[in-house]
Amino acid sequence: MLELRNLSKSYASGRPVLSNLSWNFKAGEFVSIMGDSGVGKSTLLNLIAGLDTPDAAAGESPIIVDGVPMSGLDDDAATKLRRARMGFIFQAFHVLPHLTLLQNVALPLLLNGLPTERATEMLDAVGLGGRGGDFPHQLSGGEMQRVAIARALVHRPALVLADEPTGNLDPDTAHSILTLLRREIKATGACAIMVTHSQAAAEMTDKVLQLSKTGIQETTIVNPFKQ
Ligand SMILES: Nc1ncnc2c1ncn2[C@@H]1O[C@H](COP(=O)(O)OP(=O)(O)OP(=O)(O)O)[C@@H](O)[C@H]1O
Repeated sequence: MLELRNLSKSYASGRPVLSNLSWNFKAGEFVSIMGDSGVGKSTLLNLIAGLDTPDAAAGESPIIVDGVPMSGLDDDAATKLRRARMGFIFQAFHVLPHLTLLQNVALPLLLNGLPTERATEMLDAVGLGGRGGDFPHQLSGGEMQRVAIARALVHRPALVLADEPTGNLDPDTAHSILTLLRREIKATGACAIMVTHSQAAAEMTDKVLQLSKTGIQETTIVNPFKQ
């Protein structure tokens, strides 16, 4: 579904952040990415999301979505593909304060020229049925994340990207948010990639990838509290 091939990123001022990363992400998988602070997890998600550009690569595109090499697309085509095929749960894509909850969730449908009925269904699915007319400032942090999840999934994207979606939530709320995210991903067959520092969050995914200076590899979580 998403292929990374020798993906590299260095910033003009400094050392390389990511070097020659390769990985295949499959449809229907819920994957977490863990790793030390500063190792490049958010950079990786930003590159996949198109918020940042990878280092120029000779030959093949370093990011391939649904078989489409992203570097072969012009800006318009790349924007259309992201809008239709991806959903984001990022700080940078906060719930918009001047729109109601229903309008927020309907936004990806409007942008893709799709009927907006599913926005109401998604609000129901995340436990906020009947609150579509409320505005974001009337919500708790956990409820806000529910809206963000509903908006990220409403247009049935093939790829969901989440950067620390439970970072500022208490453990019970975090667990219920991830249960919801998992259920919705499995219902739609999307692939979801979540960056997290939380072991408890990572335990709710199908696969845990460790990003380090030497690259990316699958890892098993050892939970000392479960022994
Ligand atoms: N726009 C930028 N310009 C220069 N350096 C940057 C930029 N963005 C990130 N970096 C550097 O790239 C490295 C990776 O940052 P990134 O935010 O991806 O790490 P991370 O693994 O997500 O860290 P954390 O777990 O602390 O959020 C860091 O050393 C950071 O300082």
